Amino acid sequence: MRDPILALDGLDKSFGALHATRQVSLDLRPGEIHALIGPNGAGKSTLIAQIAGTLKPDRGEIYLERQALSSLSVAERARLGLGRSFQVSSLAEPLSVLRNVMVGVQAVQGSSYRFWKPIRSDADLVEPALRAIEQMGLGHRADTAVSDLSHGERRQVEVACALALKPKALLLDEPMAGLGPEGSAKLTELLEGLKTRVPILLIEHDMDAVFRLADRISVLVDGEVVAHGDSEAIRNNPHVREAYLGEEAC
Ligand SMILES: Nc1ncnc2c1ncn2[C@@H]1O[C@H](COP(=O)(O)OP(=O)(O)OP(=O)(O)O)[C@@H](O)[C@H]1O
Repeated sequence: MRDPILALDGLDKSFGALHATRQVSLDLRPGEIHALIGPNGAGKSTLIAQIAGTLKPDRGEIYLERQALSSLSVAERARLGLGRSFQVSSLAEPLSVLRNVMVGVQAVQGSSYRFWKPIRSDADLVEPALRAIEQMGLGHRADTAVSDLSHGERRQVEVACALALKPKALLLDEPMAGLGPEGSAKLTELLEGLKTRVPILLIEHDMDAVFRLADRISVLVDGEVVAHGDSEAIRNNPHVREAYLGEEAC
């Protein structure tokens, strides 16, 4: 088996008396989508925040290609190749899709991006941005203002912003949230095509998307991984059905 790109080793986090992450160890391997599911309040976002660097674990370590991350800032983790999709609110509405993604590339590359320069003038920014936009199925929308995009297309731009930084691993926190069936189906298809380029740790409540996309699923309940396996194993795990999927899945 190939070495993991991302590995969590015994992560633990409490907020006062609330034990939000309990000895969580899991990994993300090349070419896969590993989904993290669990009921509301299970600790999924808390875990993602520790990986991304906005929250410090009490114990445990996170490794990106064997490099320990816990002492590094969010920006340093991003520069090392930890990608994370941005929130919708971080997109600049009047600017084009291309320019939004270019600004994201510049922020991490650290070169000073000059807004008055004609668009498509800086190859270092344009090429990775355009490639990411095309990978997310928006090549025909590169010059369209974000304000003219559908909700689903904006979500695709957010993923393109993360992709343009050429991440080694991608963290996606509920990318399907708020999308209708059409937007979810489109994004599911795009993520399926993406995983061979970059492995994805996916937090998602849309179980159709999870079961279609995930090579492996870890189930988090009360901060603890209570089950782990492929879609088939998770669907049929009695503990999971009782604790999370409920009657509708039985
Ligand atoms: N900064 C914080 N301070 C105190 N408690 C927190 C903090 N962040 C999260 N919690 C608590 O930790 C627990 C896990 O929350 P978290 O948001 O990680 O769950 P989640 O699985 O992402 O839930 P959801 O699916 O609803 O987003 C919850 O009980 C939550 O109230």
